Amino acid sequence: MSALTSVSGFPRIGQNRELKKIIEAYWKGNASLGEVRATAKELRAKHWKLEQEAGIDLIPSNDFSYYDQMLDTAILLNVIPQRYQRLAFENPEETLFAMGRGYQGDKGDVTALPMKKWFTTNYHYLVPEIDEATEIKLNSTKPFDEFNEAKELGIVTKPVLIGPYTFLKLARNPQAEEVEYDRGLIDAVAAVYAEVITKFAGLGAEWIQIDEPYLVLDKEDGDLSLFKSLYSKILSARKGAVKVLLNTYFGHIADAYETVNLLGFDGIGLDLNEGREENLAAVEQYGVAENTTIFAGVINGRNIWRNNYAVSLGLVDALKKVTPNVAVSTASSLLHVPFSTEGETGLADEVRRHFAFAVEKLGELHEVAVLADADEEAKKASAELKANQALFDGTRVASDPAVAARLAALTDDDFVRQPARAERQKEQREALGLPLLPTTTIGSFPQTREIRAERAKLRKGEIDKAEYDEFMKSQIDACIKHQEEIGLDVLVHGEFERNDMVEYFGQNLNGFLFTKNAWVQSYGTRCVKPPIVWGDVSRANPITVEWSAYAQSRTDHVMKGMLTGPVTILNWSWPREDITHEQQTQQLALAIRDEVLDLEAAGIKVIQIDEAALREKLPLRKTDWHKKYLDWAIPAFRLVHSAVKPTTQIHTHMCYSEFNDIIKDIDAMDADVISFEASRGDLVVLDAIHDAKFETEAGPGVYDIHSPRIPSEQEIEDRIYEILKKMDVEKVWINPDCGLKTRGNAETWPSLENLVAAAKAVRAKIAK
Ligand SMILES: Nc1nc2c(c(=O)[nH]1)N[C@@H](CNc1ccc(C(=O)N[C@@H](CCC(=O)N[C@@H](CCC(=O)N[C@@H](CCC(=O)O)C(=O)O)C(=O)O)C(=O)O)cc1)CN2
Ligand code: MET
Ligand SMILES: [Zn+2]
Repeated sequence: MSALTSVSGFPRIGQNRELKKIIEAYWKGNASLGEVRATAKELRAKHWKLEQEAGIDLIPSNDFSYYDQMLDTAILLNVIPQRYQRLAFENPEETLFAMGRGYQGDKGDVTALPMKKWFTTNYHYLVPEIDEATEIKLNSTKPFDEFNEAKELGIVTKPVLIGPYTFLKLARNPQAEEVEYDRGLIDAVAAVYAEVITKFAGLGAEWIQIDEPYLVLDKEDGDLSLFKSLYSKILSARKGAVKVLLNTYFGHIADAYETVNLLGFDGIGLDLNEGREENLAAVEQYGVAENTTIFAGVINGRNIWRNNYAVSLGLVDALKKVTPNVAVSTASSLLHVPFSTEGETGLADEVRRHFAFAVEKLGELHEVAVLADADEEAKKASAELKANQALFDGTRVASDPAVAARLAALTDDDFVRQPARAERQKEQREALGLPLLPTTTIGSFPQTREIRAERAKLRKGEIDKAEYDEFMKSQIDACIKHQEEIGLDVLVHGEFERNDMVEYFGQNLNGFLFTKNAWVQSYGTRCVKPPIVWGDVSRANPITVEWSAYAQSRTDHVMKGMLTGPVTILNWSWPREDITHEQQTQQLALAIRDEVLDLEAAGIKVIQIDEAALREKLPLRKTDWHKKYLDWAIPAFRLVHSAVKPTTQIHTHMCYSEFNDIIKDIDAMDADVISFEASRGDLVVLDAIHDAKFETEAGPGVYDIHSPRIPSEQEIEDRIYEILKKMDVEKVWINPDCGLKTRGNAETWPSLENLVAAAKAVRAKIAK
């Protein structure tokens, strides 16, 4: 006997990123759509079988996606804006990719749907657009096809859908401030889900999982009644034996639990990792309806450390005091962890045994479920439990006393830069001699196939470090020359030597470990390979100084140094679980502080410290914002730069500008300049900058780098005037909205030429 086991979702990119490779080949015209479909089918079969072999009871289907599961949901509901429908593609995949990445070709020219961060992860979803023309109806057979595909393999899966509440809350109406959740819309959406459930009942599904992660956010007026109206309709359509699991993750649903419980779902999935105490308390307070099973999300889907069985079993036991109906589940989809530790031969065995990636987590899930139903005697005899206990009983790493001593010696003054910003800004303007509306870029220039191939050659030992460095220097030379030619003011070296802005820094810091193949999907086919924080962190050696000094030696312009900030390094790594995020971030802050001071000493006058991921990990609930995050994250950033001279200009960059609510905290980072994404509808952030009397100089991105489209000079000029309506011209910088590494040279240089021309045109008009 063992408790019922359920997996919320499985990675789909493939053990060796097969899906990425075939789709990118298809985009380049090097593979057919048939080949894409065949690879996708093989991957699905492989993943289902792995889950079956691991003894998982409820194996997900429809967790597969070519690009993004929100996009799939939009297509399922026929939420396809007119501009894509008009392209009238022959194949549904072509419409899907046009929505995901835009389309420029013989059928037309359309921008992509906007992309946003999926809650607090580094995964991005596409934002569905609902407008007056939207006609909600069941529009795709994808979930049914995949269910049948698995059934043919002898596996009755549990179809997974993003729920209607989360879908509606995350959708946008481009013509209005907000989507209006009127009766018609609610009824239409609920009707599609009801139809889907009925169809699945007919196909022989036993469980359907509906994901509602938006339930873990603070509630606004009307949220719970919206949820109730949707689900009372959907659940009344439940027929025959089919059961509905309402699944939540990334936090707790204490403020919705009573409502959810009263609705009579067959299963309720709770995250007992991120929402542990509150979720448990809610279950204890309100009980569990008689026919409802609680799916205890105990296997962490957000980190790669082994599960602590004793802790998980304790959580299951606590639930069993309230209800006998407890299933064991992953705390979220496993999409956010890499595939398998198999093949990570670069990690010593005694290191590797501390990690569980997706495949290993299946095994853990099964073992926890078996133990959850075992009596005390059987538990005592369990070799698995003993081995697991031993893993957590031992001391994993010795702490570094030097790091501890440095941290202990810090005083309040170390977190405050002198003199005050307004004074510094004046001095910097004189020292740097920049024009009004200075132009710059965010740091990286296109990572061409040639550059990556060179790095691959170094990895494989086909070239040596000296040859590699020469190659990178020639790339830097060419990039500087080009920037000078088109007339940018503050130059960058291009970041060619970096595989990734976080992995690269990890590779040069003590305390980090690296994998060969632990890729995780970030958006579309783009993946990241986060480094692992294994021990105490310190700087092994100067990291960027030689590159930046070299670049500065090649030009009379100001060369901007480029660093990744401590909060972002931690957020895009696999953090330790034995010390707090705050402690790890402080260690990182000291390491990057050393680098800042070395850059300054090497003659670098402008230093950018990217905090691209600072906003991403802002807790989902407002009450947690300061005490659980900002109160240490913002000071950690200040610690990095507080010791530089007044004339050294500190920049920072954030990819997303959804920081209206924390605008004061952003200002409190005390950077001199910030650049951020402000394409499309986020002019609202400019209002916040205006209203908050934001002190930091700012470069709201004047064009979107996520698209290959080349913005015209006029377009950028218009954009600058929009910005000038809200900001003091003395404080405005002109830049794209993020780094250019994912773009090609073909679109990058004309776009930047237009950017410089637009800035010059506006300067000339202002001077008159
Ligand atoms: N960590 C992180 N998170 C982020 C971002 C970011 O830049 N970094 N940006 C935002 C958007 N997200 C992004 C995520 C990934 C990529 C990206 O470009 N990923 C690349 C991989 C980058 C990389 O690590 N490249 C390595 C290795 C690449 C690789 O696969 N090499 C091949 C061989 C390549 C060849 O021979 O041509 C191999 O090893 O098989 C390198 O350059 O060295 C990809 O998926 O294609 C961009 C943005 C938000 N989150
Ligand atoms: C994802 S933020 C990117 C910042 C980095 N400096 C770059 O330009 O690529
Ligand atoms: Zn960015």
